[in-house]
Amino acid sequence: MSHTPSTQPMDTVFIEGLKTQAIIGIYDWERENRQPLIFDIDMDLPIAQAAKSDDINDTVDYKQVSDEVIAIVEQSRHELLETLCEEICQHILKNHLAVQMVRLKVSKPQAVAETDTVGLKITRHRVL
Ligand SMILES: Nc1nc2c(c(=O)[nH]1)N=C([C@H](O)[C@@H](O)CO)CN2
Repeated sequence: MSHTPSTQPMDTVFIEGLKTQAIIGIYDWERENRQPLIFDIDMDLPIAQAAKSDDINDTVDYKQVSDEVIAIVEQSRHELLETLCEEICQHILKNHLAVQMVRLKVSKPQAVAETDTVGLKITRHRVL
């Protein structure tokens, strides 16, 4: 018997250029001074229900997620971007149940003087 899975098209709510300040890094100067981090975040979810209802509760609120990310980053004191990015992705998936996948990019523009910026990109899926 063939079974057709019910798939909804996946859409993306995004946050681009979210500017924060954090204590982050492995060097002494980074443990003593906050430095800028800039986040781009894609959150994949179907938006069909929200498009019908016109209700913010049927989608993910990019303003709410932006505020939550700023709060996490500003209270964090990790050494690695890896640790901070994992924490943020897990927070989004745990607290915003409509989100099926998060793609997160963080830029750390003051980390390596010879570059425009360096950073990390990670992708995390909801585990069923
Ligand atoms: N993969 C990573 N490499 C590096 C990190 C990091 O968080 N992840 N951090 C540093 C230093 O803190 C750097 O940003 C200071 O220049 C080096 N490499």
